[in-house]
Amino acid sequence: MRGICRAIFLFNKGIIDAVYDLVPAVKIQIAFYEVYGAEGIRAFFKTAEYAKKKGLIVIADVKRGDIADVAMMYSKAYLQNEYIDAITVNPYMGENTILPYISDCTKYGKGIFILVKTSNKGSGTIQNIKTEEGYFFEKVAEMANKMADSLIGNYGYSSIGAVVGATCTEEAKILRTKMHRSYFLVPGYGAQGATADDVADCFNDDGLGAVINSSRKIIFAYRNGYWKDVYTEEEYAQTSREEVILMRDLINNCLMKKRS
Ligand SMILES: O=C(O)c1cc(=O)[nH]c(=O)n1[C@@H]1O[C@H](COP(=O)(O)O)[C@@H](O)[C@H]1O
Repeated sequence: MRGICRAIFLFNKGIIDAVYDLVPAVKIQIAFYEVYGAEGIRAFFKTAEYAKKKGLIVIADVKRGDIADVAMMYSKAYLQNEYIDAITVNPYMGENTILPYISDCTKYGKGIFILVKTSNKGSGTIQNIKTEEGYFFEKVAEMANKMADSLIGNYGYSSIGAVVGATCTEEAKILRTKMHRSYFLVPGYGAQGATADDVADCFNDDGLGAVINSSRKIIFAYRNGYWKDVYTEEEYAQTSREEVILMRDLINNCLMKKRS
């Protein structure tokens, strides 16, 4: 187990070294580390530490959601960790279960991203239930917005952000008009099919307000048909860098097109 986890950390380190000057943040998904037990968790926090020391914002994708007393412990484990800047939070259990995280965001200068409209195909089953006051996800956005307003920083953005799937273009448009001061964490780009055009409406008119997430498309770029002919497996990190540059340029082009 130790060998696997060391290999995972070295793989991550290679990618971080190759892209840290291009991207603002990394998001580390806890399930892929939990599966290796204690050694896996060690690799998770080592990766967080390495990324943080490289100057990146570190988002722990832990999707926590439980009663408030338990949330306090989750918050202690992640938001009180010096190498983690923000976590993903599941709002299904209601407002008071999110408050412990907000308290730590205030105390420790951290952030959370509340799942509002997720990228997965089945997300509409619950999130798009129509109520008399709009869709269910709009109610979640309203709750998240209220919390976001209590934690606005120097540049007008809140430490309380929202997860909005890149695959949910119509919902993203609605949410962007309602949640001006929240950063959107936008997964679904790349491997889940969303394109640069799809994410353009997740940004505010100032060109800010969204962090676009692409995981498999970047870290496994070396397996992608196009790059396979250009780089070897050993050059996986360089391939990830190329893919990041491509992603950045495509998104910037779309944003410029939208502005003109
Ligand atoms: O909270 C998340 O990060 C998340 C929310 C969501 O709606 N959809 C979603 O895919 N994610 C995460 O974002 C990552 C997407 O990975 P790729 O599809 O490989 O880019 C995974 O780690 C998911 O757990």
